[in-house]
Amino acid sequence: MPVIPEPAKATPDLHVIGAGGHARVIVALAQAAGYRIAGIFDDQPANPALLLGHPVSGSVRDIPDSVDTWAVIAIGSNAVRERLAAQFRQVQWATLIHPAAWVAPDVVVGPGSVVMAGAVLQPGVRIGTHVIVNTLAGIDHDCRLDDYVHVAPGCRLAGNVHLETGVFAGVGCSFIPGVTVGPWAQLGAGAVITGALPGGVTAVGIPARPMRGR
Ligand SMILES: CC(=O)SCCNC(=O)CCNC(=O)[C@H](O)C(C)(C)COP(=O)(O)OP(=O)(O)OC[C@H]1O[C@@H](n2cnc3c(N)ncnc32)[C@H](O)[C@@H]1OP(=O)(O)O
Repeated sequence: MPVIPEPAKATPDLHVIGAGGHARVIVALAQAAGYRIAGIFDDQPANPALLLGHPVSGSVRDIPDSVDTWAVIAIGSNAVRERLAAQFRQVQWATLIHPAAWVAPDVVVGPGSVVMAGAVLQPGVRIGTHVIVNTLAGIDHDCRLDDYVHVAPGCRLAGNVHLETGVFAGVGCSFIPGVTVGPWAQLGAGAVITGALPGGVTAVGIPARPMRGR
């Protein structure tokens, strides 16, 4: 089994923060992983309709900040996940791994992080807190994804890639072995990352280059 924080009981009820499209994917993942949904919480739900049968139960402040509360932040924006995580001191952040993901036995996945269906995490991978490894992403041996990273569907990371805090990699990015991307950089869909990129840039293309003025 991968190294993930164990909930106090086998299937704790899960508070889901966020009510958008990403949240629907998280609800489906949580149910597949054996969680029951305690409620969906969003301060400004764009669509107050049911999420896979669950109503939006309230706003984020309605979630009890207690060691008995299990929750996940189901919002795609890395900066918003960071801001919301800082609002709680005691909540237990659930680590969700889809049963149809492959996670090697020694992989470490931090609290609040989610690994979607079809993702593959090979030996030596280290995943921080509140990270999203999205559908069909391939994270090869010894990669490090720091806190609040989002690797979008279909990204392919060769071995020893390091994505620092808050990096966003758009759909289908590819990384050659050993590259490092600095904190809060954004990588456009389909980019091929062949060398180090500094923090804060938005980079696109093959090979990926920072967009002018960004
Ligand atoms: C399950 C999920 O949905 S997870 C979410 C996954 N989301 C993604 O993968 C989104 C990835 N985002 C992108 O690729 C975006 O286009 C970004 C972040 C790179 C740039 O976004 P914006 O700042 O809005 O750029 P904008 O759309 O204005 O385009 C600016 C220019 O960059 C070009 N451009 C935009 N994205 C890319 C890209 N991925 N690769 C190459 N060129 C691009 C545009 O064609 C445009 O060129 P032009 O000035 O010659 O017309």
